Amino acid sequence: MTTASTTPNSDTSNLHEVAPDDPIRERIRQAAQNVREQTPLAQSFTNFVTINLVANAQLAAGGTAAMSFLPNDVTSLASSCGATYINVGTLLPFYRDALQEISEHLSRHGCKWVLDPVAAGVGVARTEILKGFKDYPPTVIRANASEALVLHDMWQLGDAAGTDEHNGPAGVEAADSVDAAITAATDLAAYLALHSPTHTGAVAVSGEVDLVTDGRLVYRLPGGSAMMTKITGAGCSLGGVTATYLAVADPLVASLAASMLYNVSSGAAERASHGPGSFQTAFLDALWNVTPEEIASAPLYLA
Ligand SMILES: Nc1ncnc2c1ncn2[C@@H]1O[C@H](COP(=O)(O)OP(=O)(O)O)[C@@H](O)[C@H]1O
Ligand SMILES: Cc1ncsc1CCOP(=O)(O)O
Ligand SMILES: [Mg+2]
Repeated sequence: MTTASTTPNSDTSNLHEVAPDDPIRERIRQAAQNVREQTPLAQSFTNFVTINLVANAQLAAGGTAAMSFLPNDVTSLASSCGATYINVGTLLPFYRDALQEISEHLSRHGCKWVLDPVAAGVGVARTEILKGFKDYPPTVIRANASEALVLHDMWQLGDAAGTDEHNGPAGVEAADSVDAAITAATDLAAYLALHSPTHTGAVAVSGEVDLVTDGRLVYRLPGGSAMMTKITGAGCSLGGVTATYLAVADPLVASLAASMLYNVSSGAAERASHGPGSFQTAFLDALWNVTPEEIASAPLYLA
């Protein structure tokens, strides 16, 4: 039993629990079942720290994986795979041109993709890459609260651009609460709904109580395990699994289903482990074993 720091019962008193028979829960269940039955491919251009966990989490969730840093690889697969995942956690000099080419291709060909803006705000190269995505934006942004706030500033989506109160950038970890990023997430999702390759969008902000929004509805997802902050790649792999779900579902349902899968699985892993090493192993096993029904019935609230 891992006791690093179990997640306290988060305050959901001012939220409205989504009923068991709410249609959104059936859409989430169906998406999880479709992933298990269809084994969709979500390709990834992602960082070399967590690339293995991203691929293994996608397979454990029921999908399949293909990782590449070569623009021609990614663009040639873009229309035939279910979705593409781009994560900027580690950068090399050629990435700026490569990601510009890839994001333009995805946009022009109506291809669904997920962005994890890891360490947003750190470094000139990462800032140029993330600013460049505003013109060719993703379908889903999966980030922690500080990354969402910094990206919101970068894309100048605020009323008074560049004035978000935040503590980022803070490397790859969050230095802000999810609550501080509600407006930023909603603005970003509304922007994606207008400008993404499919003119639909969602933003998932992870933390103690996750947030998922399509720019109109704001969902909150308590639960899971704080042990997820003690393994590297929890957020990165959530982005990859979100792309797996995006292959079979709309952005909002894909983001909800992946985050709920992670909360159910990490809770189970915490109960079955005794430290970060066994936690990561137990987490992958839980991703494999959790059922579509368990995912769809996970704690889900409307703000
Ligand atoms: N304090 C926490 N309690 C429960 N789950 C958490 C907590 N912090 C993060 N998580 C979960 O860990 C996963 C990764 O989130 P996070 O650590 O915020 O991403 P990142 O690694 O990109 O910073 C998500 O599924 C999120 O719900
Ligand atoms: C440690 C580190 N450094 C560059 S990318 C990376 C992994 C970040 O993974 P996550 O955002 O899932 O914690
Ligand atoms: Mg991250």
